[in-house]
Amino acid sequence: MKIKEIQVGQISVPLKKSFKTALRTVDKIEDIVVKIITDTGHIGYGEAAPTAVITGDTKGSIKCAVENYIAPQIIGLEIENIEEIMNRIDKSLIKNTSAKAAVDIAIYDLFGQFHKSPIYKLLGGYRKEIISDLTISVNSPEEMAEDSIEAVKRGYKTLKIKVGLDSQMDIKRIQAIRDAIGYDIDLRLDANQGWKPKEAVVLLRKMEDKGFNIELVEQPVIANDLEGLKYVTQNVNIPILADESVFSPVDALKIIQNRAADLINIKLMKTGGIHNALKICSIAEVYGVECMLGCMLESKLSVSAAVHLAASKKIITKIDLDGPGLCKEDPIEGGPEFKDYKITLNDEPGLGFKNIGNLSI
Ligand SMILES: C[C@H](N)C(=O)N[C@@H](CCC(=O)O)C(=O)O
Ligand SMILES: [Mg+2]
Repeated sequence: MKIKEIQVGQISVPLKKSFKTALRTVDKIEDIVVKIITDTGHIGYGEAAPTAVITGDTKGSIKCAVENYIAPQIIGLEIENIEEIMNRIDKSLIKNTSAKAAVDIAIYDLFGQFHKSPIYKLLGGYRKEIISDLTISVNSPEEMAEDSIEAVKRGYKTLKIKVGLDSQMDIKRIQAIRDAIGYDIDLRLDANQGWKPKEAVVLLRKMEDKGFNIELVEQPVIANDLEGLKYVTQNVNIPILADESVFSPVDALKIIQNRAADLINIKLMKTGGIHNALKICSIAEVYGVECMLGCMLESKLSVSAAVHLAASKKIITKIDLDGPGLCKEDPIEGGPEFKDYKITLNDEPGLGFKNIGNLSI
């Protein structure tokens, strides 16, 4: 099974409501889709999210990276030699992790089809069902409380609350949410780099004193400030999870060895796909550091690849794969079944897609 052709297209999926973080506001998913066709007529699909404020990747840069840098390096290679393909993807250009992720995902889809096996079983096959949280966008405390009630009605047991725009309001936001939904639901916070280190410590200690019972806090400070991240980690009891500070396996190793965070958020769009995410899992296993498997604003296409990885590894204990749960519609036929919080894998080979609707190439 040889790589014959690589096509680049686009998918557009409307969201249920605007997605708002400390970094950006988005109304719909507009991602790049990679379609790889083999000489045997098999097709593999991948997706890249242009999250410029986090990865630096835009639709234009992703398309250019895939067409002009990655594709020429891998056309003609055998799918079964996945090691050579992934080496060439990594060496084709630096950074551009979302473009690399889209190609990596499509290659894994084909690798599974080649071996007639779902990907999660090839990677370890640890579980068949995973439970995701749902993200609540940063808005007024009243609106966030209403959105949280709605999410609980949909069955979510864990909510990921976006904060980081204004620390005084953040206390009010969490108070309003706890008043609205009580204490049976787990709350994790994501500040998306919005606080200063000292501000984060003061705020999180207040939240501890108020008994808000926060499961973890994601990326409290700016991505490059590892000293600041470590300061927060060492001065609060709530576990701190590194997100934007960790792209590569080298980043993960540095954070873990410096004890700059308690947990690592792995996202395919930051690692450049499954092959590098696996290296982070191995590093984390060595040090006993649990990981979250997260996503950017992505459709079910690339989130399905993350689902396969999350299902395969024991060290992944926290799931933030809510891209499809935030969407108004799902144009992807086949693949894992997303029923709000519950995601169930099946035994279809590769990623198991039947059709990608709404795809323009
Ligand atoms: C969608 C997911 N729950 C999430 O919050 N992901 C990112 C932000 C994604 C984006 O801006 O597209 C995160 O910071 O964890
Ligand atoms: Mg985050």
